[in-house]
Amino acid sequence: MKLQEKTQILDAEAMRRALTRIAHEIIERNKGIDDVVLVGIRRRGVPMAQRLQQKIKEIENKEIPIGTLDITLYRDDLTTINNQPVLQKTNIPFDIEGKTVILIDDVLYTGRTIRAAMDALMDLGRPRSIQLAVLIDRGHRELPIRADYVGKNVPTSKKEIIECKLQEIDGEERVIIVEGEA
Ligand SMILES: O=P(O)(O)OC[C@H]1O[C@H](OP(=O)(O)OP(=O)(O)O)[C@H](O)[C@@H]1O
Ligand SMILES: O=c1cc[nH]c(=O)[nH]1
Repeated sequence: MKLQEKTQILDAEAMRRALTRIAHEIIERNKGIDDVVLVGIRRRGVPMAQRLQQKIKEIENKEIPIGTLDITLYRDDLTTINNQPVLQKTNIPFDIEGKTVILIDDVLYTGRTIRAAMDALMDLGRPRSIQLAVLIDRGHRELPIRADYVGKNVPTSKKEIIECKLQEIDGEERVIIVEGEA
């Protein structure tokens, strides 16, 4: 399938502002950050978690722990309901019992990755609550999952694909929407 660039949704500045806002929202909603931990979903949720950790540190002068979950979604086609999220690796070197865990990912689509992430967390302990932060919510949920913190809501067609480009992984910083061509 050939992919064609369509529209830029966020540039570097807009991404930076969205993450700054989310950092403030996390602090406000949790009345501080005591007992808050971040868990980034690989790959792009991990640099996002690191950036949020840094922003929260600048505001609250405290460093909150970061863990990572590696979940690979085997999809034949972005429209299929048979996508299989498989947990590959967990790196959460702290106890999540009684903590508020904030899951972080770049794109929220069907919700299957987040469901697998929540299953993995529950296997590790009993968090007090789980919240979800995403840079882009593109709709088309197939499970009753919603994000608590959203950089930008982007209505999409199922044929479209959101690509988040992050400096740490992609060497560039922007979010684009591309359309699959037959
Ligand atoms: O809500 P869902 O339907 O589960 O889709 C969202 C997931 O899809 C993307 O990962 P993808 O599997 O495309 O791999 P990537 O992280 O390498 O981009 C994205 O990073 C999310 O983790
Ligand atoms: O459009 C999409 C859907 C899922 N994951 C992405 O990264 N983009």
